[in-house]
Amino acid sequence: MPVHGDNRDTSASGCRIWARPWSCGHLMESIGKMIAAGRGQSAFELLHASGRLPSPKGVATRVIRLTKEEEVSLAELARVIGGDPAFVGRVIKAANGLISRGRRPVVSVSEALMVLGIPAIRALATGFSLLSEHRKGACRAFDYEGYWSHSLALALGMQAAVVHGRAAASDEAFSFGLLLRVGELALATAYPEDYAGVLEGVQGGGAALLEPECAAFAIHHADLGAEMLEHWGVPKFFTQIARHYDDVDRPVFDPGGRQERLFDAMTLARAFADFSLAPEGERVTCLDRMIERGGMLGVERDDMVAEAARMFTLWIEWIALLKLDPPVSRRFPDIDVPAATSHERPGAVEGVRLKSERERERLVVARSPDKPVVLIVDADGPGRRRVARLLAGEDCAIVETGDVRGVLDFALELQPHMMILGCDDAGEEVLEMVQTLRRTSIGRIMHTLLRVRDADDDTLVALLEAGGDDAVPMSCADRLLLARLRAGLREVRLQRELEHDRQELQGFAAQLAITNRRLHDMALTDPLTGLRNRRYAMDRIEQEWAGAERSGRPLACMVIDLDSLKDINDSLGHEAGDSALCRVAQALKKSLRVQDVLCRIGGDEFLVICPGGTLSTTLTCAERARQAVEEAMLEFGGKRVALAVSIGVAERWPEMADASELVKLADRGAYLAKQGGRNAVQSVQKPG
Ligand SMILES: Nc1nc2c(ncn2[C@@H]2O[C@H](COP(=O)(O)OP(=O)(O)OP(=O)(O)O)[C@@H](O)[C@H]2O)c(=O)[nH]1
Repeated sequence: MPVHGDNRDTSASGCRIWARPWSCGHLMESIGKMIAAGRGQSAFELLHASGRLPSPKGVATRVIRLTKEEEVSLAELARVIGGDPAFVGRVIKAANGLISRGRRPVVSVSEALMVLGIPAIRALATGFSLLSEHRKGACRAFDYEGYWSHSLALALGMQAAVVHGRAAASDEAFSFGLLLRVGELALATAYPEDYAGVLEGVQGGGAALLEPECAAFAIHHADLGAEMLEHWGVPKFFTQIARHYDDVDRPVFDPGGRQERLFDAMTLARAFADFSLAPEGERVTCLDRMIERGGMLGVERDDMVAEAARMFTLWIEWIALLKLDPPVSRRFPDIDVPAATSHERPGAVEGVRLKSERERERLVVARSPDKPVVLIVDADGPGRRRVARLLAGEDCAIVETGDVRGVLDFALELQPHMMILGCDDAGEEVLEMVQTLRRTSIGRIMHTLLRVRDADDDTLVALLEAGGDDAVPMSCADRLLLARLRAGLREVRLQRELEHDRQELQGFAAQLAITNRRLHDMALTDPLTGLRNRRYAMDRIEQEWAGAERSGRPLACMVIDLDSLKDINDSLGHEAGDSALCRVAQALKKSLRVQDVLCRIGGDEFLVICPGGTLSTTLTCAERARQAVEEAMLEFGGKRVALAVSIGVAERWPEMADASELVKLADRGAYLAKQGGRNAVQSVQKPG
């Protein structure tokens, strides 16, 4: 169903064209113009081909590939997901957010897969992989931490909001919400410098960015995000809505249709996300906006407030799980939060407890960076206090909970270094929980000590084999229990030191990888003009040659030689000569087609590879390039100097031996142009 109501102009490539009050990188400018002229590929296709867009990595790519196969088995999918312990924890958490209150929590990946379904898993894998890869980045004005915290709130908001309008399934809505703003991340990733310039020049972000983004990059974040989502297999139904994320007014949809309801759900989710990231003093106003948005979906005020409180708690849990730390208060506004009532409709997000203020405070204390965090879990209060008393003299932060059934969620959220779990027996549920915990990244390094009421040797062995680090009968004497707790803490400290070293090494490896990439890039780039260099040009023309041979598509090239550079050097100095080379590179870039590849292959020599170009089209392009240089003029030291180039053009013919023969032919054309008096285009071939 097409979305109506968008009265901005749309170019042939799908990009909306705006007035252009902005000036950014010249390459972007050139791309923008090409697209506006409807000559090239879309800006998304170009960016995608450049490899600069964020894309899922590692396990996520395998999950995405598998979920695209028709015959994928859940067991196979679970096995692949199990390879990434961090993802395991997140999948289980996402599934637990969806199951009904009173049901046994999801504790295994296979169960989580059944609850979430394949499309949601695919989008979750994409979202979490991007999060892992792009927690930080090179764009100085982009708030990566804030972006992900806001996106998580959007995910939770979407998950809850779609239930009211019955616009979509909650599981898909969560994953979609997580990726709703991916276009912004993409621009920050692909153009860190230029995008920082755009962000710093615009107040307020959001809709205010659309116009300058379009002018600078030929596409804005809303359209780019939607294209990326489509590329990752997110249904069009969602991606159409993503295009309207920043629209202040509701676009015209079919009245009462699903698309309209999904749009309203998105605006409610956005109001919640803005509320979550707002400074504490502005939260009440933001909450009013949520209530207003909820009203559009028929949600009563009290229900909306209760739902906001519940989602906010979930959000705090998620940001803790993902180790995000947005600089905002974790306090819900001091207003009466009604007891959860009618918002618990069938299918609504349920099964999550609201934590008391005290419990929240304890979490904050527990996250002190210096002390290991010990979680004591036992339904029996005196039993919990006994362990806490024994640990009182140890250097650790203690958190207690009596909620044994919710311990998995709680542990994933709190991420303690040590967990002491008291239980009546070592039944299947306890064993399964210990095993699941062990499969998560957090559980793998957590020291678990299990205290069991009626424990014989077989019970203790079963607990240790399930993955517990230590197991003792409840009747164990204080002296022995304390010795075991201390031994556990010693191991935890060692683990933390190792983890610290590992993180340092990882950081070092990441830095090395970045340096390597930069070096590789530098090896292929001409430092003066920023164009690709001779080495790149020769590799690239070989590739294009092979492609043309396979496909039968035409291929042409131009050799461009700057006229009289020596004279400029001699009369105005070498610096002026350098400026002349840069000016010519700029003018050429602007005049060439998007698919043409411009490289500097010698002192004053450029090569343009023209995939799909015939002799006659390339002669036309070359003439345009020649004129562009002629009009460019060099301004140096108060003087204006005319510039000119001699261009030779050649087309690949089947009888040619290889790419170097093509370049030689173009070179001979350039020589002819020089002989004829310079500032001309020539070819030794004749157009057919
Ligand atoms: N400023 C500057 N000059 C360069 C660079 N690379 C090569 N040159 C100079 O470019 C000049 C090229 O000289 P020629 O091959 O005679 O070419 P030309 O002066 O452009 O004359 P025609 O090509 O015949 O029009 C030489 O003087 C080189 O020193 C560079 O990176 N910067």
